[in-house]
Amino acid sequence: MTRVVAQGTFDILHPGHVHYLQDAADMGDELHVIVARSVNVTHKEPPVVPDEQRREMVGALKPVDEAHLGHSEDIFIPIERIEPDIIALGYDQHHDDEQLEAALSARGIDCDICRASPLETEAADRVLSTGRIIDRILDERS
Ligand SMILES: Cc1cc2nc3c(=O)[nH]c(=O)nc-3n(C[C@H](O)[C@H](O)[C@H](O)COP(=O)(O)O)c2cc1C
Ligand SMILES: Nc1ncnc2c1ncn2[C@@H]1O[C@H](COP(=O)(O)OP(=O)(O)OP(=O)(O)O)[C@@H](O)[C@H]1O
Repeated sequence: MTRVVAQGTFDILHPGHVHYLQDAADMGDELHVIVARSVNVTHKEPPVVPDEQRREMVGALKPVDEAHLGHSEDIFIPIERIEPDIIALGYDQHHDDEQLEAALSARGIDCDICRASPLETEAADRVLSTGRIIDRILDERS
């Protein structure tokens, strides 16, 4: 039984999220997703959709076995509870793989770190980024 963890903000869902979660699920047998708390999303605009509602929507997706809300202060607490074999980072996530590996091993957590692949499109009618969906809403509805 290989347990995989994926994580992210998942504010307004789109097919890029589904692709990432399917990719992560294909790395093992059981996929757990940690949904970032709004207070911890400091590297970009904070999410529009509330924490629990984002968790509920991610948990309803087919590749996901369980969705957890992240911890607000210590991001390693949910990892210690879930005990994954693999952490699947998104293709564009800002985390440094080596730093993360060092922080995990300092906490006594032994797991592999893998990168998922991007879902890209040439089609103009596909919007594969929450930020771009919000930009389009602002452009077209204001
Ligand atoms: C291994 C790991 C565990 C994480 N656990 C949490 C957590 O418990 N709580 C939280 O708010 N954020 C947690 N995060 C951080 C958020 O998921 C982070 O903000 C995320 O990388 C945002 O990515 P995005 O910009 O791709 O949505 C974790 C990140 C990693 C890599
Ligand atoms: N087009 C995509 N292809 C593959 N993975 C994606 C894609 N878009 C998002 N993801 C992955 O989904 C996870 C959560 O991403 P996040 O919630 O930041 O969405 P986003 O659409 O990239 O948001 P934003 O546009 O605000 O940066 C991350 O691991 C990210 O790499």
